[in-house]
Amino acid sequence: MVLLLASHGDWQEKASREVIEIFGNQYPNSEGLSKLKIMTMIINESLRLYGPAVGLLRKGGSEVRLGNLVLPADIDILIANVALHHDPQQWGDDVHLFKPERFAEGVAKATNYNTAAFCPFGLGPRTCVGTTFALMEAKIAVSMILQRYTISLSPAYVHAPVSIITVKPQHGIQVILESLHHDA
Ligand code: HEM
Repeated sequence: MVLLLASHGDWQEKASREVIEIFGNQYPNSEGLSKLKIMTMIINESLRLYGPAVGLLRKGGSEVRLGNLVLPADIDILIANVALHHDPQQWGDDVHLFKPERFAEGVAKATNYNTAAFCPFGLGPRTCVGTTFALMEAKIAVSMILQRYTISLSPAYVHAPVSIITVKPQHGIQVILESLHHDA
């Protein structure tokens, strides 16, 4: 998310404006966090493009017929949510672009009411138990950064996302923080 904010100044400005409108220079509070609309759109689009989990693991118990497909009993299944999140049929030809406006009217509208199309935290009874905590933590941390700094990408940054258990930047993300408060 920091990478995408650093490389999309227009969205960073929108997010900063929203954070400062809602919290001013006060610590983020729960009432304000639920009002962060732009931030939520940016988080969803970041999770779509670079969600930490690239796949969901399931074990087939008994034989299942799925359309023309017959899944035998006792198989391991990897559901590549990274592929679903980058499917042009679902998201359009601009699928690889960072466009938080996709989520302007919520996840249901963005996915055309196809729940499986966007599942960065998994699906069903084994979905991530940390979802609310992770989203809250991201909103608080990014709000506190945007209350104090503008973020730009360092020329040293090399784009090399890798999946080692989770998706991460192979060489880190080097950014430049500039204080919004000149006396700070
Ligand atoms: C952006 C952050 C996170 C992402 C993208 C994420 C993603 C996921 C995914 C994809 C699964 C598998 C779900 C499935 O198979 O349907 C999962 C499971 C799980 N996650 Fe997260 N997670 C995040 C943060 C957290 C945090 C902060 C915690 C703990 C505080 C957490 C705890 C768990 C646990 C315990 C499971 C296993 C649930 C089960 O099998 O019943 N996760 N997570």
